[in-house]
Amino acid sequence: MRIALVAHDRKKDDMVALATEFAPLLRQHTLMATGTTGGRLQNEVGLTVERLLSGPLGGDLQIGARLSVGEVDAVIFLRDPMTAQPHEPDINALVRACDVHNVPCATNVATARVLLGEVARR
Ligand SMILES: O=C(CO)COP(=O)(O)O
Repeated sequence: MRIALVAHDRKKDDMVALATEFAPLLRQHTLMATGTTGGRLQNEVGLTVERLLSGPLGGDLQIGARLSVGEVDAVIFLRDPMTAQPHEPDINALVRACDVHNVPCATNVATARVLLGEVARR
């Protein structure tokens, strides 16, 4: 599967912990991530990740565009609901694209675990 991984700054530690836990599974799939998230996943977890632009510079939109043409199968997007983001429209566009195209999108760690559990079953 092609899995996109995105985390806001205050959720990046959670993403690293999640990815570390699921690293053997994630290594079997094609991963992409927004810039800063991807850098941490490469450096701290050792995953091979295609790094797109940072979220505020258009990374969410890149993932949304790929998803819209069938190039992304699942999204783990650990959003920070407590912090205003300058690129809120981009964030909403990505989540909307998931809903438009019926692509699973986990926006918190609990749902990400369910999603990755399902990925592991396939
Ligand atoms: O802002 C983001 C998602 O909206 C994440 O981008 P970075 O991974 O580059 O921090």
